[in-house]
Amino acid sequence: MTILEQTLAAIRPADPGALAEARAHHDRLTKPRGALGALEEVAVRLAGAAAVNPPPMPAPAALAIFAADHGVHAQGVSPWPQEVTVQMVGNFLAGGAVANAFAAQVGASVTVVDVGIAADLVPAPGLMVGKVAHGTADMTLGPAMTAEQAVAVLETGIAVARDLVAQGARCLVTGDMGIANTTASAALICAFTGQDPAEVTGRGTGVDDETLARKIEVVRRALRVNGLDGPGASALSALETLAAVGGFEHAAIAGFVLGGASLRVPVILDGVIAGSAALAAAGLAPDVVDHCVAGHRSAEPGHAVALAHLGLRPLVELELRLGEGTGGLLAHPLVCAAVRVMHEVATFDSAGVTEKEA
Ligand SMILES: Cc1cc2ncn([C@H]3O[C@H](COP(=O)(O)O)[C@@H](O)[C@H]3O)c2cc1C
Ligand SMILES: O=C(O)c1cccnc1
Repeated sequence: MTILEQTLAAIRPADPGALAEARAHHDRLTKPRGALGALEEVAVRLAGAAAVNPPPMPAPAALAIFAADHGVHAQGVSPWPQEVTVQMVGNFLAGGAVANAFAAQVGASVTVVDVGIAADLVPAPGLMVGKVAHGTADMTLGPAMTAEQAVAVLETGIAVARDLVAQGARCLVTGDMGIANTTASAALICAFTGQDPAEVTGRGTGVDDETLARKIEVVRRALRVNGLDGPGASALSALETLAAVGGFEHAAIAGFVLGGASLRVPVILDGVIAGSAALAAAGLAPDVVDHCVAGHRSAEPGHAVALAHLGLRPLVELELRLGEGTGGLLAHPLVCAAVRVMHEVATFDSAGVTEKEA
């Protein structure tokens, strides 16, 4: 079996016994039932994913930022030059990006992985290289990558998840960097959910009306050229869809999520890039979703579409539209708090608190 096949085979759905135990446990804690709102569901979800109640504390967290470039950048879909991808990788390695500040705030490690930046990087501490090409091909002209490239990068994502867990991480957070990657994200979301590009495509880094209109047409064209816009679309496998309109960072994030899930380590998803990559991961192994927490909901309209399709409820809604893992990192303390409750809060019995009358 390949590493990808092994990983897919190892992913289990949420354990029904642990889910039931966690729900019953929550109802015995010294608070009115349901008083912790959506946080109760997070704790129950992590118990199901870990197959034990209470679930292990999801700390420390490790952020992996997967970086790559996009052939579709040539279609004028981002106001930023492609060099910003490699320049921001330098910034991550120097500790100067927002993701570094948020990682420091929550005690997360930061790993940067080049899975297909256009430029070549000099080796540096904290940088892993899993480059399969100097950027994807332009998806408006044909598939963005080959199936072989998609598998190689999925396996890089799996390997990074395995390494970080072997080093002690108990929660994985997805991160991305790749100028033009909100265009590939929109195309993936349309392909996996059947939604129209006009409903899904957003302003990314903040494009003007004219560029947004062009971006929508570019997504439409990419779907048409790759046979993903008609009734035949669903005949394409998740791997083919990912290869046709995804980016290398999407493939890597999909692998990272699958890798975490296969080890029963929870994965906090960041924004629209992570959401679209998670659709691909779920296409490969539907049970992977049971191991994911949606960190936040980004301002990019396609993100809500992706989360609804995955059945995930975002924890934080701050109109962030940055990526890098920033929204996922902000959610980490909430996920920890949800689990800590299961470890530390007394029950009505143990604390001698009278329960409400029936
Ligand atoms: C300085 C800078 C830092 C970033 N950090 C994340 N992104 C985010 O913006 C890009 C996607 O937006 P679009 O599709 O509009 O190009 C990605 O690189 C994403 O990670 C950044 C973008 C910029 C410019
Ligand atoms: O949702 C995101 O992660 C996002 C949105 C806009 C630009 N970059 C990333």
